[in-house]
Amino acid sequence: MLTMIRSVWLVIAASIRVSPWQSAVCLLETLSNAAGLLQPLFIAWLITGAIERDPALVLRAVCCLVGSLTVVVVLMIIGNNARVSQYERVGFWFDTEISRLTSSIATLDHLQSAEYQDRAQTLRDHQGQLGFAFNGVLNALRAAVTGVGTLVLALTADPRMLLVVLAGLPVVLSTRWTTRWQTATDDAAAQPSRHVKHLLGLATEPGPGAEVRVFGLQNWLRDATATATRGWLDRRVGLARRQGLLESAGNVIFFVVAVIVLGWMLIDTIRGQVSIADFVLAATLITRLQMISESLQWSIRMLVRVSDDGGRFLWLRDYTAAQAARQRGTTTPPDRLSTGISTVGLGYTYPGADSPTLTDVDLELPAGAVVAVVGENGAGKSTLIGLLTGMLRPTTGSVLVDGVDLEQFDIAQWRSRMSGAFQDYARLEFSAQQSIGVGNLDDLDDRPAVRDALDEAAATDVLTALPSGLDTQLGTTWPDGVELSGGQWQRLAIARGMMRDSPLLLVLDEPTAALDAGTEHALFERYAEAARRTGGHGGVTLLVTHRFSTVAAADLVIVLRDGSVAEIGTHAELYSRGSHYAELYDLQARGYR
Ligand SMILES: Nc1ncnc2c1ncn2[C@@H]1O[C@H](COP(=O)(O)OP(=O)(O)OP(=O)(O)O)[C@@H](O)[C@H]1O
Repeated sequence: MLTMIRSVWLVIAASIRVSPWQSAVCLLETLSNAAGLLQPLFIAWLITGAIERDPALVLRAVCCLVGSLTVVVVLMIIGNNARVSQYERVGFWFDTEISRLTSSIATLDHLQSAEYQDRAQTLRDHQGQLGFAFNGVLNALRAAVTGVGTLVLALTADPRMLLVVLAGLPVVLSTRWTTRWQTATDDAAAQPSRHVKHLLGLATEPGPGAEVRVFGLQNWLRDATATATRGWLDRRVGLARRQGLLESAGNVIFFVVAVIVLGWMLIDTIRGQVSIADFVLAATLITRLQMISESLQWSIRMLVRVSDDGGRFLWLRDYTAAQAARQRGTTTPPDRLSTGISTVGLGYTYPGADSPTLTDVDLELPAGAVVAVVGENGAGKSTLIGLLTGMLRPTTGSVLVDGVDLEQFDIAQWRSRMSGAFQDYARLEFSAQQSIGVGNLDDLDDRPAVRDALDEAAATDVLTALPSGLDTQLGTTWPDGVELSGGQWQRLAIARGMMRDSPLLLVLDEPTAALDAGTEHALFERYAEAARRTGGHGGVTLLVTHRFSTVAAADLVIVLRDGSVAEIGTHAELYSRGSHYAELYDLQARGYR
């Protein structure tokens, strides 16, 4: 109940924030219904006036009917138009808020959690309904006003009408259960629906297209999608059937009681114990009660929906606030590093995982050093990078920057003092200038800065191939957008990482994975240059790579194995030990010979 009240208030507050005036105009449509509430009474007056040949009563009835009809129509026209545009605006407000909240979480741990993903998926699936929720709240208000008004009118017409009202209650009250079943079905559908989206993506997106065709997976994917869809569709169909049965049973009860009461009143009218006007009023009100019962059912369904969807939004808001509260650091990172970055007993367990991915990692990354991190697939390299950049929060131990715990730094300021190119780089479909310039928003439109960054990333030739140079629109989602190869996109991402001048931490996480040998060679030379520049103010350059030719040039090599530091030292030291590192190095050197 509390969630429902919070959700309804959330929707109303959002509407008022979007436009107080329009929100007020929307209320007019609700008021129009109140204006129409007394129409059955005016009809009863009209009939009484006609029977009793009372022109004054007939005139009053006609004036009231015409007046109320005019008010209803005018308010409805104004209110309806306002409602349509208002719910679109409120919906847009929620869309932007959800994007803002989701991206405002400073770390990425939550994205590794299946529970978060399921909740976020349900919220995204129902995102559009939050705008419609404002409409739902107004409809519920209208149903409540009309319901109470009609109830009072019905009881004043004849006390037996109470029986009809009571007969309508079961179907109205059952709506609360059926909507709860609906919510449970929606929640249960979150994970299968994510799975179905993944399967549909495999079948329709260009990335996996070649594998799907080479391995002839089309039919297999279609069957898998059908099976996954059926899993939750069956639940939905079953739910609709149960809902239909309950509603039909409730409607039959209402109909039977209404017929009995009307028949009873008709007999009394024939006997002269009930006036014709009261009989007509009761008959009109029974039809209206039937309508109100339906709109109350709809409103309860809507309010539960508002409560569920609003509840999910409030959950995201609370979750974001809780995450923000955990980021209590206020310390400003130093302008330059004097000792470097270190880790003490660092460990990390992914949400929902049984065992830790990293354990007891103790490292000293000296200021100004170029540090290479190597290790086999799954050794924990990206996880370590996540912890050092503050994207993941350590489960145990800590990361220290010049001896100060990373947690104590203002996370936004720390982020502004680092840069890098990441394994999962973004394909930013902007102009080439912006796609690179966002690496340092202050220089977004600075052409020389972007050209320098391209040069440092050895990516100037990517620019030469673009028809309008830096002004070229990238990406096929645009009519004249130019599509790049995987390697070209990655080189733009590296250029983006070179936009900041003096990062304290420069991360290059497998930046050469999609690059050819010539580009790789050119790039390594630039890296050394960038590292010297970063090193000038004590910045640490962290390079994750599988290519040992780069590793040899690093000041320090960290070998990770099964989530722990297996070896650490310079290339020469590690190689002379003839251990795991030397084995891997020789293996790769032989491959290149
Ligand atoms: N979201 C996650 N949930 C649970 N386990 C995860 C998650 N992400 C990664 N892991 C596990 O953590 C381990 C280390 O992964 P990580 O990506 O850090 O390795 P890596 O050394 O960077 O590998 P690669 O060289 O293949 O990129 C892997 O065994 C992986 O299964």
